[in-house]
Order: sequence, then C-alpha cells, then structure tokens
Amino acid sequence: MEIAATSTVSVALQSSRLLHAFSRKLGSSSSLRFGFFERKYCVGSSRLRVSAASMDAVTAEKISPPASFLDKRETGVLHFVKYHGLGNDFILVDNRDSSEPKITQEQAAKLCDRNFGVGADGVIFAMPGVNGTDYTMRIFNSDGSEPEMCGNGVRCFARFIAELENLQGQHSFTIHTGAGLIVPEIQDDGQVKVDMGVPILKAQDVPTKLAGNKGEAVIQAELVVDGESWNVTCVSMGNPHCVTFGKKGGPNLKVDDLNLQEIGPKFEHHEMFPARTNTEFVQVLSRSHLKMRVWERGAGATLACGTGACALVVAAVLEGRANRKCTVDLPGGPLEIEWKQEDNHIYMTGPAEAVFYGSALL
Ligand SMILES: N[C@@H](CCC[C@H](N)C(=O)O)C(=O)O
Repeated sequence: MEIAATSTVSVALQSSRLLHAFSRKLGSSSSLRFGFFERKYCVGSSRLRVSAASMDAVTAEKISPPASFLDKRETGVLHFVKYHGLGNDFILVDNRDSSEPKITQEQAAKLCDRNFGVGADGVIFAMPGVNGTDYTMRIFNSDGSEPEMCGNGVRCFARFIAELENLQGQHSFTIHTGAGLIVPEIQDDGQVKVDMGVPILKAQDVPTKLAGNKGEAVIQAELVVDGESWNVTCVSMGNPHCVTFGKKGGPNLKVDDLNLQEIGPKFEHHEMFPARTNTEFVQVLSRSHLKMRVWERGAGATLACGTGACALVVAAVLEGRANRKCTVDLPGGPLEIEWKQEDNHIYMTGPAEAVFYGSALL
C-alpha cells in the first residue's frame, strides 16, 4: 500500500512510533479509514511505502518525491498573473508564443466569474506584435465579448511585459490593439503613462445611431432612456463611450446617488448603440477635477475604466465644463488625464499592480 502525505505529516511519519500512534488513532485494520487519511492529506511531497500485512510492522522507506499537486498538471491548466488598475482587475496570460488566445471566450467568461472562477473584469492576452509593433494586446470582457481596447488593462499589460522580459525602470512599448497603436510607458515611480491616441467623434464610427449635432459629432444630445431625457456626448477611444453629466434640464449629477445596476444596462443595450456602449456618469467637482461612476459594456459596474476616463475628459472639454488636463476620481482611485492640443492625443497616467500568480483548471 502506498500512502502519500503532506511534507509536515510525512516528516512525522518517518518515526514509526508516530505512525503507530496514527494507526492506533485511525484503526490499524481499517483501510477505509486510512483511505480517508490519504485523501485528506494527499497533497504532499513525500511518499511512504507501508507494509499492508501489519500496521505494527511498518517499514517506512522514503522514495523520490512526485510533482506536487500544483506542478503536476501540465494540460488543462492556464497559468496567469492577476493584475488590477485601480480595482479594474484582469487575468493576464502570457500568449507571446501564439497569435491565437490560449482560451476561448466561453472559458474566459467562466474564469472571470467571481464565485465559480478566479474572478476578474476581463482576460488579457500578451501576444506577438504585428506590423512592426512590439506586442499585440487582446482582451475578453467578463461576459466573454471582445472589446477593441482597455485603458486600465494596457497599463497592467505594460507591467506584465516588464515582468516577463525582466525589465527594470523606465520602459515604453508599442502595442497593437483593436483601437490601433497604443504606447504605454512605465515611469520611474512604477506608474504607467499611456498615449491613448486620438478620440473618435464621428457618430457612425463611435458607433451611435444618434444624429450628429456638431458636424458629425454627438455632443450634449438628447437620449431618452426608460422614458427620461438625458444629455449625452458620444466618444470612441477605439471602444464606444456614452458620457453624461445629467438629465436634460436637471441638476448636475451626484454620482453617489445613482442606481447604477438599474440604469447602466438600459444605456448599454440602448437601440442607439449598435455595438452596445460603456457609459460614464460624471460629476464636475471643478474645471480640473471630475468624479465618475461607470457601467461597462460586457462587464457591468467596475471600479475604474481608463478609456472611460479619457472619453469623459473629451466630453467635458467639448461641453465647456472642464480643462484639458484633469484628475478623474473613479471608485477605485484617481487617474490623471490630459487631452493635448498639440497632437490631439489623450494621455492617461495611473497605477497597475500584480496581486497574485495562479494556475486555473480549465
Ligand atoms: N475597463 C476598461 C474597458 C474594457 C472594455 C469595455 N468593457 C468595452 O467593452 O469596451 C478600461 O479601463 O478602459
């Protein structure tokens, strides 16, 4: 009979006296009870060969340790690192050896489940670059859908690449995404500053079916949601955003008072947004300080949204509510956003942190 035991237990079991004690406790003739012991403690690095004939005449011989439970499964396992950017959390996968994601959209949705999986707002794949870029980033939302871009995700991506490539200090990468070229730069203090590119305002490119009211852009336009009129500005950061500072003719929003779970899905699935939409609800604290809550397409209420923070600064500038450089308070913390006049690009600066390494069973 072979019994595997935990390393602590196995050390103890090397003393046959102690094994006698275990066998007396468990019942020397009961393989069933010993079976229970085996199941309960069979996670270790040491094996004992025990004579089945008599528990009193035990010969304990240490043989080579097998792979631990954590190392032993090579197939059906996804190795990952969990990161977050202001509480917007992602499962990062090293996919540099292939241009096909290592898991399907259905598997990603299961992994993101906070009760039955790892729990995350999305899964991000670090892939080989295309068209001369260093890397490609793809992401699946927690519902399994694939967005074009993710602002907090790209900061996590940059830190993940730095870990994988063992890079220290300041570094910048060119990253191909569904929103085009994105360039994050890791700063000396560990924060990541990202060139998020140029915002897209043309209604059909956002996309929204709302008619352009400032040229082809939709700025402070009326959107009826569940019988109530809201003022919205539509901006794409590669992915679609609907930004609102409140209802038509109503007071400025107090974002803490919103019932996001109720109103969020009504914006997300509104018929005016053929690709669904992310929605940012914004409160103006000053011309350089904004506060927002977000309902994300494919992920629901999250603690932060980087593309959303960029989109709302663009909307605030276009609506004449704020300056081009703002601090945006999100439920998970602040982001620094600047929409530069010189190049029309938006720059986002914020943190990204690794929180744990893991292996998920698929
Ligand atoms: N949280 C992200 C945005 C992720 C994608 C979004 N849910 C979508 O479907 O467009 C961010 O930080 O930008």
